[in-house]
Amino acid sequence: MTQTHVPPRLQVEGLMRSFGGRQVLDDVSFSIPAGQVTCLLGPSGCGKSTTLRIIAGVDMQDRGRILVDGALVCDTVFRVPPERRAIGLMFQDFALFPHLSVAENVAFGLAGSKAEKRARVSELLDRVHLARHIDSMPHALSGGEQQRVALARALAPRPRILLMDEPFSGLDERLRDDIRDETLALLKEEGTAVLLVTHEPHEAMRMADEILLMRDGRIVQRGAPYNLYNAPVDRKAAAFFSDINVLTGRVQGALTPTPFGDFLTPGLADGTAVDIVIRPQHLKIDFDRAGRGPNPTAQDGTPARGVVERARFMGRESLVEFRMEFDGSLLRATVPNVFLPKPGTPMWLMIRRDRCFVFPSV
Ligand SMILES: Nc1ncnc2c1ncn2[C@@H]1O[C@H](COP(=O)(O)OP(=O)(O)OP(=O)(O)O)[C@@H](O)[C@H]1O
Repeated sequence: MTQTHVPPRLQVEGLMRSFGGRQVLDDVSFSIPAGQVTCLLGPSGCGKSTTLRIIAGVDMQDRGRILVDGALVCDTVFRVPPERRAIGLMFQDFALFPHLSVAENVAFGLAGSKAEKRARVSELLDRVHLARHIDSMPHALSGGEQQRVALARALAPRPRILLMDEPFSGLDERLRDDIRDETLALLKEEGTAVLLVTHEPHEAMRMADEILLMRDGRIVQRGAPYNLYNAPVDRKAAAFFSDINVLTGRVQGALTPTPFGDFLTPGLADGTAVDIVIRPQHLKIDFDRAGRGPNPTAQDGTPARGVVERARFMGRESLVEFRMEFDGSLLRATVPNVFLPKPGTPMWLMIRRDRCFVFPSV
């Protein structure tokens, strides 16, 4: 049986872009199959929007090329104009045409007969639950409703790829998760390939099939949200998704001794300085019993004692900060629900060996 090779819906190869001598994109490559939502995640200024603009065709790369369904869309000499790329765009300010009704906004980029256009507009407005607003003007809608009209407009011409730049950032925080979920359901029904730019890890984790983590113009890690969270490629990647605690040490014979016991650090030369990174929810807390703590275990190492500096209730969890006796440093632990020990209370901490990450210090 022969297998037919299906090219990715979007393929980006080796994009380079500099502004005024500063390298803003440095060899950016990735691909997205049809039906997949990929989030380009990274801090402000790392090059996310520049990548999106080049794919959309409103900026040009210095090197590299872009293919859609295997066909060249642009390299440094050939360039399909933006309006012929079958790429939809959606930005944070929604940019609805204020003088056009909801129906006219959604129909804006549509070809076909009047009846065909009307059918597609009704179908999409039904799916974003705005059928009753078909004749309303944009100013009469709430922010969330305008966002849904913008989504319907972007999807109406059935783009092969939808590019979304921080599409939820203009919305009320309490609305965002619902709108994200509704948006995701519609994107999946339409089966388009989506590239969504965001600087919010929570948004990327909620929306993405795959996350591309970007820093200083490079993609430093890619993978499913679970993998990025649980197997970060370096200390900065770990810190991007949550608060972290960092212990430092030096390798001695494939182990790194710390006040929490030895950590396995195979493959690193003796004397290498390492950072042992642990998320606050993976510290284990135990009570002090007349100056004694829990027994050491293979799973959690040796306990170390600290004193509660501050405890705060955060809603779903409590955040407790400990001043550690061994060096006076602060470690943060989160505990589900309400756990608010008084400042000054001595307690013992242990570190789950299966949940910490070890990186050479940089
Ligand atoms: N047309 C331009 N001329 C000069 N510099 C630019 C231009 N466009 C972008 N830059 C610079 O390139 C860098 C990357 O910008 P870009 O907008 O791609 O970042 P971003 O990751 O999308 O950030 P944000 O989340 O803040 O939008 C920034 O330092 C920006 O100032």
